[in-house]
Amino acid sequence: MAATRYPTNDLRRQVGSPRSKGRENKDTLCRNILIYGNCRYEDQGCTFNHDQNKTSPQADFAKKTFNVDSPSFTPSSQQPTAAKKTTLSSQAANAAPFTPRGVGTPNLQQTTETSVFNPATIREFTPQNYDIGNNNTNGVAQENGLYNDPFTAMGSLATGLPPAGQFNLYASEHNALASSGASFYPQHGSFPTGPIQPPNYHLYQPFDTYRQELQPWQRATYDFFMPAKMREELQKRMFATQQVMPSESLTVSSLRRPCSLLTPTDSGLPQLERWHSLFPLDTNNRKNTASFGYPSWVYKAQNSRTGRHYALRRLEGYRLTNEKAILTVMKEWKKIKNANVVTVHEAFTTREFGDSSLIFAYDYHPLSRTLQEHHLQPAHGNRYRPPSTIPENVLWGYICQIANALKTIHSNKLAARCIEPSKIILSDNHRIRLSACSIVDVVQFENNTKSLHELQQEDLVKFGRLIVSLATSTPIAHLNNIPVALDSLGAKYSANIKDAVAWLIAPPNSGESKSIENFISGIATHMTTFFDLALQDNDEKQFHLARELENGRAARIMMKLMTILERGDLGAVQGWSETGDRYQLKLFRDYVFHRVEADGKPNLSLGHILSCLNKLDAGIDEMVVLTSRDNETVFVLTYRELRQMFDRAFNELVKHSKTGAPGANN
Ligand SMILES: Nc1ncnc2c1ncn2[C@@H]1O[C@H](COP(=O)(O)OP(=O)(O)OP(=O)(O)O)[C@@H](O)[C@H]1O
Repeated sequence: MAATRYPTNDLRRQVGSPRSKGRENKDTLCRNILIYGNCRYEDQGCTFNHDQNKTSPQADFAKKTFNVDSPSFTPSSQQPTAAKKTTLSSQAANAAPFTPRGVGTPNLQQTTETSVFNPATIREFTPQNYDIGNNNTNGVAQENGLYNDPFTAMGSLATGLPPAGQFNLYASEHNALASSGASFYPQHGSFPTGPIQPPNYHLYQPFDTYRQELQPWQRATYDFFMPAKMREELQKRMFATQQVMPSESLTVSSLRRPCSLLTPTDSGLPQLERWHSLFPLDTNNRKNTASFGYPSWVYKAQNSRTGRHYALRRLEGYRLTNEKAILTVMKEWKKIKNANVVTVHEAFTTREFGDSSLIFAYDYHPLSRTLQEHHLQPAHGNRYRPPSTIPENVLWGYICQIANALKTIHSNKLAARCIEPSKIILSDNHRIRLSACSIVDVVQFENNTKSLHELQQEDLVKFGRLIVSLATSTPIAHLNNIPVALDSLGAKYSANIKDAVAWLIAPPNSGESKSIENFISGIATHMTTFFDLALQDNDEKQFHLARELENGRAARIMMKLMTILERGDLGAVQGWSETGDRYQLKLFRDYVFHRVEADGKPNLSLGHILSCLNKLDAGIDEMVVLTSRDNETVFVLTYRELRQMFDRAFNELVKHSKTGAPGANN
């Protein structure tokens, strides 16, 4: 075993701040400066040199072999103790001469001019041929090829990436980097507190650093996770997706809408041929035929083949006379992929509801509401309180989104035909989608007398009327006098909105052709503003996604660790998890999760937990000191060794398991 065992007293002599060994260290550059960029013991008696300009690290360190007395070898959490003679661990005695990485090489010791940013000097990153399968990552062997961890496989890129001369973020050999990519990085002096670049990508690398230096009461747990509001939103949507009828709730899911919210009509929904778990989404029982000429109902349902959730819109009492209607219309509409149009997947007829119904399957957008429900119903259900006015920027957002939807629809030689507040759904952040496209095309397949051009012109007028309806908080059916309504817009909104809407509604001048492209050119400024906001929103989500990626990685390694620890017997080995390599893993668990302060109080630093787990995941060469609970046994070993133990133990479990490696069968 690679670990070294020695009496606890010897360990204590090595911890705490560095001690003077009775000789002058002032000329020797402190290793903490080299490695971390700063030394936390500088003001606490560290006798090494903290001024990089004072010495040549290259000359100084090249002479030395790895020495346990060097400051970086000192675990920071322990207290200094009186000087005693040091005993080297067996590993340290055999250690190769220490050559500082990335520093002290001629290239990094360059003058300030070379570190000035100059795009001309930046060489392009060109990935070379690398073979994921042929390398071990950081010495972490995949024994017997039993469990091939994708993260580990990624890590093997490190050894296969290009040699000097290319900028290589993942290179494990930083000397090569220093010579090839030095001009990327300013001298250390300009990073007084930062780490030596480039960072080891295996470690936890959030976009922002953790605020580990803060006091416990100043630390925010949410610094490590997505914002609470976003999490809550996503969770609510997941709950909504999982909602089932009370009769199914016992067998299908434990997540459901409170029974008090279910109306008497909720019960008795059929199972369709390829759809199950139907759940009604309509918020009222009104049979409204205004939109399609038939009453329509919307259900959330799960597809038996894919397991995905869809929104099924049912036209009650529709009798299909021409099969071609569905085939022809669906073929065209399935091509429409637009962020502001709900994608339609298929249409079919059924008699399962006790009548002949026509069903359209759309993408399901959990917890969306129609613009009618959101903007045109009396506030808080109070019929005497009018709905609140939509702010101008929100209204422009709607205009830009509908214009975007119509642009795609019209350029695919189709017309939306159903642009009304009750058929546009709204999800978070004022995101809207046309939710009932293709239905009118099927229903009026045989008796449509209008040309495509006419239908597209009608789309523009309906678009204009929709905006007037939203801006004046008047349902479309009550918009009897459009010029008066348009005039009233001036009181609440800028002239731009009024002009845009008037253009949509007015008939085209003779000889002029009105198109959605013309309209988009007219509102280009607002389109760019909207585009910018969308990009910003995207950036923010990317930021949170990256953080969750790291959290997912930590969760993964923790799950594997938990399958090993406290397991008891395995095969013929009694107390398996307490013996052999597993014992060190158990002590590692204590070191990560059960840390205590000097006074015995629990230390709950999430930063410590995450960084330890990621170091284990990466299997890096950093040393870690593990002490048994009775302080009788101490192991000094690297994360790389720990990772090997971890893999050995996990692979042993996999060998004994019936199901094989996790993920292999689900
Ligand atoms: N694709 C979808 N994903 C999720 N929810 C949807 C989807 N399409 C519609 N809904 C929701 O279904 C509910 C009913 O929609 P519907 O279009 O029937 O509105 P409505 O106000 O009942 O209209 P009508 O009076 O014409 O029936 C609405 O709350 C709407 O948000």
